[in-house]
Amino acid sequence: MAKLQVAIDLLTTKDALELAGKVAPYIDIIELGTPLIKSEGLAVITAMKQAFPDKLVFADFKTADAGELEADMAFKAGADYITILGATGNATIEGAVKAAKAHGRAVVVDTIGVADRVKRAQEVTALGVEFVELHAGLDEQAQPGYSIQVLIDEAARAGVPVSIAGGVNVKTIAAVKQSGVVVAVAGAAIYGAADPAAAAKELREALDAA
Ligand SMILES: O=C([C@H](O)CO)[C@H](O)[C@H](O)COP(=O)(O)O
Repeated sequence: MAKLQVAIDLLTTKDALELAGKVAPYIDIIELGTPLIKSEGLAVITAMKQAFPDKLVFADFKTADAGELEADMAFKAGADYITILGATGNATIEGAVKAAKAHGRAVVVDTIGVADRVKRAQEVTALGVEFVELHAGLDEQAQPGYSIQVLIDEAARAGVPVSIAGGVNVKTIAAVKQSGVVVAVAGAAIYGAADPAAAAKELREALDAA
C-alpha cells in the first residue's frame, strides 16, 4: 500500500502544527519542508513529533555536505526521515546512512538537480537509502511545459523504491500510484486548498482506490 506524505511548505511551527492537526487522519508521513526548517530550526521537528508521535516525521533538509552530522541532528530532534541530495557525493549519503542505522531511522535521497534520476536512484539505493524521491521542486514546476508525467514514467522504470513529489494532486495521484511508488507526496494540493482536511481525505481515497 503506497503511503501518503503531506509536504508542509508553510513558514511557522504554529501554522504547520495547525495544518497537521487537520490532515493527520488521512496521511502517513508529515514532511517539514526545507523553508519551514530554515525558518524555525530543529525545534519544529521536535514539536511535530511530540504532537504526532504515531506519524512518520520527514525532515526535508536537502543536505549537500556533512551527511552524518546533519542526519544525526535531524534524528536527535525526532525525525524519522532526512533527505540528502542525490546530486552530492556518495560519501555524504553514506554518512547519513551510518547515522540512520545508529538511530534506527532512514535516509531518503532527493533527486533535485540530478540529470539522470533513474540511474542515480539505482546507485544510491545500493548505499542503503530507504527510498528515492523523484522530485521536481517548486522552481522546476514553475517552468513552462513542466509535466509530472516525466516523473511517473521514471518511477515505472526505476526498479527501486521511489516516491514522487512535484505536482501530485487529485487528478494525478492514481497515475502516480500505478507507477509503483512507495510514497506519493502532496504539498500545495493540501496546504493550498481552501479546506486542507477535505483535500487530504480526497487524496487518501483516490490513492487507496487506484
Ligand atoms: O519539497 C518541496 C520543495 O522543494 C520545497 O520544500 C515541495 O514540498 C514538494 O516539491 C511538494 O511539491 P508540491 O506538491 O508540488 O507542492
